[in-house]
Amino acid sequence: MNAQLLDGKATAADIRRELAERVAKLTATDGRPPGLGTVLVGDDPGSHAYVAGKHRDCAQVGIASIRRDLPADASQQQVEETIDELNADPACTGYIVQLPLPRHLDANAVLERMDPAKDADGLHPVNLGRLILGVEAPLPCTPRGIVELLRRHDVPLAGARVCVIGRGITVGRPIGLLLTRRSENATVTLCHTGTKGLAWHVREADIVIAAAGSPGLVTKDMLRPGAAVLDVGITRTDQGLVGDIHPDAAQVAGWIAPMPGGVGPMTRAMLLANVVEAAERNATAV
Ligand SMILES: Nc1nc(=O)c2c([nH]1)NC[C@@H]1CN(c3ccc(C(=O)N[C@@H](CCC(=O)O)C(=O)O)cc3)C=[N+]21
Repeated sequence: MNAQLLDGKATAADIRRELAERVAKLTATDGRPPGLGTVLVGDDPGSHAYVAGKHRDCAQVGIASIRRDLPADASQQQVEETIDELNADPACTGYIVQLPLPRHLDANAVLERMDPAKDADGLHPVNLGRLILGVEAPLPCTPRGIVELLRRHDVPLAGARVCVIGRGITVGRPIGLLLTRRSENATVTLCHTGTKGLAWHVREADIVIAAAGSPGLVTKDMLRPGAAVLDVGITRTDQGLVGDIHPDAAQVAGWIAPMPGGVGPMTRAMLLANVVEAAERNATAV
C-alpha cells in the first residue's frame, strides 16, 4: 500500500489515555465520575455494536455508563420520557440517541427535547446553530474525529479541496460547517445521490470523505494521486463490514483512513471528549 495509514485505532487509544487522566481528576473533585447515557431503540445489530463499543470505551477511561435500551415498537411518549429522565439525572453528564430511530418515531422532536448542555453528539439544533455562529458548543463526533485524525497525522487542511460524499445528519451535513471554519480553512463540496459527475468532484479533491454507505463507491481511477481518503461508510454484509472506499484506492492515495480502524474509533473517542468537556464545564460553573 503506498498510502500512509491514518490509524484511528491507535490515535483513539492515545486520546482515551489523555481523557482517563482528566476523568480521574473530575471523579476526585466531584465525588463521582462523569456519566455517558445512550438511548437505543430497537435491535439493529450495527447500532448495538456501536453502543457496545461506546460503553467499552467508557469503562476504559472511567466514565460511568447509563444505558437505556427500548423495544423497536416503543412509543414517541416512551422515548420522550426517557429523554426527560436523562435530562434530569445528575449522574448523566451527556448522552446520545442512537440514530436512525425506527420510522414511526419523530427523531427531530426527540433531538430537540434533549438538554443542549447534555448533547454529547453535538446534533441538537441549538448546538448545530452555535456551530454556524461560531459559538462554543459540543461538536458532532464523526466530523470532529475526522478533523482530529487529519490534524494528528499532519494532513494539510488549510486551503485543501475536500469532497464529502453523503448528506447524512451525523456526517455529511455537519462536516462542511466544521471544515470551513477559520481554524480549518478548507473548501468543501458536498456530493450526494443527486450529484452529476461524482467522479469529477472526487478527482478535483485533495481529501475525500466517503460517508454514503455505498460499498466500493470510490475507486482508484476516480482519485487524484496522493489524495487523502477517509472511509466512513459502513455496510454490514455476510462477509463482514464493507466501506465506501474500494481497496484499490490505497494504490494511489497519499493517506487512507480504512474502515474498520479509521474514523469509527475516532467517532467514539470524540464522544468521550464531549462528555469530559461537559463535566469540566459543569465543574467550573459550580
Ligand atoms: N446519534 C448518533 N450518533 C452517532 O455518532 C452515530 C449514530 N447516531 N448512528 C450510527 C453512526 C455510526 N457510528 C459509528 C460509531 C463507531 C463506529 C466504530 O467504532 N467502528 C469500528 C468498527 C465497529 C464494529 O466492528 O462494528 C471501526 O470503524 O473500526 C462506527 C460507526 C456512530 N454513529
